[in-house]
Amino acid sequence: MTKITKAACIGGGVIGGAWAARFILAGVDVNMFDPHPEAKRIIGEVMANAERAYAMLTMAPLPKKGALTFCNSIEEAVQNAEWIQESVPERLALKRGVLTEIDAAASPDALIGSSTSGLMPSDLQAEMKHPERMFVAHPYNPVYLLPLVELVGGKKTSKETIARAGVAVEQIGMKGVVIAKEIEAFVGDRLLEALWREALWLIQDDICDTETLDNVMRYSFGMRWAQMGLFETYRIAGGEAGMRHFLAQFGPCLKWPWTKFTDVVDLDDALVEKIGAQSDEQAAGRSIRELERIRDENLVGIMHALKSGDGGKGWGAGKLLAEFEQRLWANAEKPQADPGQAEPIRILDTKVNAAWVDYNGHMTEHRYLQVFGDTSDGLLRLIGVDLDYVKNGHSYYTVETHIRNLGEARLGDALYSTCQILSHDEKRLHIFSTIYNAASSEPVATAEQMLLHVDSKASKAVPALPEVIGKVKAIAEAHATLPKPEGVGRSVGQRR
Ligand SMILES: NC(=O)C1=CN([C@@H]2O[C@H](COP(=O)(O)OP(=O)(O)OC[C@H]3O[C@@H](n4cnc5c(N)ncnc54)[C@H](O)[C@@H]3O)[C@@H](O)[C@H]2O)C=CC1
Ligand SMILES: C[N+](C)(C)CC(=O)CC(=O)[O-]
Repeated sequence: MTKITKAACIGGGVIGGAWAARFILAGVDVNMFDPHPEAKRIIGEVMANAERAYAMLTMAPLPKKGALTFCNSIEEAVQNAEWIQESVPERLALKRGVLTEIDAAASPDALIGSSTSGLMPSDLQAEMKHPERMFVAHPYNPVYLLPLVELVGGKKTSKETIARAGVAVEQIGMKGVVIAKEIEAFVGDRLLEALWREALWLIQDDICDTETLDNVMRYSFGMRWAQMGLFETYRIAGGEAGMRHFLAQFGPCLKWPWTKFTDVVDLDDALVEKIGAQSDEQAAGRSIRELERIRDENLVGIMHALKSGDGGKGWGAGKLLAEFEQRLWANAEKPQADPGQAEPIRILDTKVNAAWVDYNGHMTEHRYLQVFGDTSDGLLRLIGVDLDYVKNGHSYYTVETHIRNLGEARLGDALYSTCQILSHDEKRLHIFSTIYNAASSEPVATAEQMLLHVDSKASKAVPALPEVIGKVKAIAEAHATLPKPEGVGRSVGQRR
C-alpha cells in the first residue's frame, strides 16, 4: 500500500493544519484531532489560504477535494488512516504520549510520521509497540506549498517504511529527501539554526535591526537559495575553476573572526522585547493571515519561474511542480456526458476564489480565458485527447477565441461551464462555451473558439485520429439539432 486515501492529522496548528490542506487538496480524506477550542476556525482559515494559493499555483485539474472530519479522540481519528501525521507541540514527553496512543489504535500497516523539527525519531518511538512504522516527516512552513519533507528513520524504523513514505509523499506533490543518519534537527533546521544564532547576535549587538537583516537576505542570497542550494551556488562563485578554487579562496576565511560560531545569545526578556518591537514595526500593521497570503503569492511566483527554468525543462521545485501537474492531468476525471444528448455538455464546476478577483471586486479578465481553456480541455479529454494522446505527438491548439463578458462573477460565486460543438471537420473544431452563475443559472460569459488539430512535433495541422473524429462526430450530430447560440459569429464592436 502506497496510495493514500485517508490521512489522520493529530494536531492542527500552523503545521498540522497545513498538512491537512496539502492532503485534502491532493484528494485525500483527512481525520483531524486537535483539542484546541478554536481548531475548526483556525484550520478553516489555513484551508482558505491554501485553496487560494493552489488556484494561483496550477491550472492542472486538481482532484476532487478530500473530506475533512473533526474527531473527538486520537483513537477515532486514526481509524482506517493509511498515513498518520503527528504535529503537536515540540515537547518530547507530549509527543511520546501522543505517538503511543496512535500506535495502540492505528492499523498495523499505517505509516506514522512526526513533524518534529529536531527530536530524534529513536527517542520518539521508544515506547511504541510497533516502532518500525514510525519516522520523522519534517516539513517546511507552509506545508501546502513548500514541497520538501525530510524523512528520517530511528533505530527501530524499517527500511520499507521509509521507502513507502518516499513514494506516498509524491502523491501529494512533495519531495521526500531521505536523511542517511538521524541527528537532532536533521539537515534543514541545523542550517537554519546556525543562521538564526548569528541573526540573534546581530540584533542583540545593534549591528542592524530585523528589517535590515531581512532585506540583506531577500535582496541577495535568499533569492539564490530558492533556485540553487549552497554548494551549487558556491561552485559558480569559484569562477571557471569551480568549487576547488572557491574552497581555496574562501576556506581560510573560516578562521577569521567573521562569526561568533557556536556561542548562543542569551534570549532574555530585553532581547525578546527588542525583536518583538522591531518585528511589529516591520509588519506595518499587516495581520499574520495577510502576511501568509503575500508569502504564498511570492512562493507561487518563484515556483512558476522555476517551472520554466533550464530552457523550459523546469528546475528544482519548479520541475517537481511540472511533474506533479503531469500526474494531475493524467488522473483528471473525464466529464461525464452522454455524447448522444442534444444539449450543451456541462464540463466544469468551479468557484471564484480570491486570486481571481481584481481591483473592481469581480473576476478579472484572464480568469475567464482560464475557465474557457479548462472547459475546452475538458471537452478534449471527453473526445479522447488525453495526456497519452498528447504524448504520442497529437493535440488540438486553440487558434482563435472571442469572449463576451455578459455579467459579473464575484468572490465565492459558484460557476459552471457548458460546451457546444458548432461544426467540425477532420482538422477543425468550432466550439461555443458558456460560463453560468450556478445560483441564478444566468450566463456570465461566452466564448466562441476555433481549435486546430496538430502534429505537435512537426508543428503543423493534420487530421485528427479516426477514434477522435468518431467521438467528435457523435457529439456534433446531437448538437446539430440545437439552435445556434446567441452571439455566434459576433465581432468586436459589431452593430446590432
Ligand atoms: N511552525 C513551524 O514553522 C514548524 C513546526 N514544525 C513542527 O511541527 C510541530 C507542531 O508545531 P506548530 O504547528 O508550529 O505548533 P502549533 O502550536 O501551531 O500547533 C500545535 C497544535 O497541537 C495541538 N495539540 C496540543 N496537544 C495536542 C494533543 N495532545 N493532541 C492533538 N493536538 C494537540 C494544539 O492545540 C495546537 O493546535 C512541532 O513539532 C514543530 O516542531 C515543523 C516544521 C515547521
Ligand atoms: C522554526 N522551526 C525550527 C520550527 C522551523 C522548521 O522546522 C522548518 C521551517 O519551516 O523553517
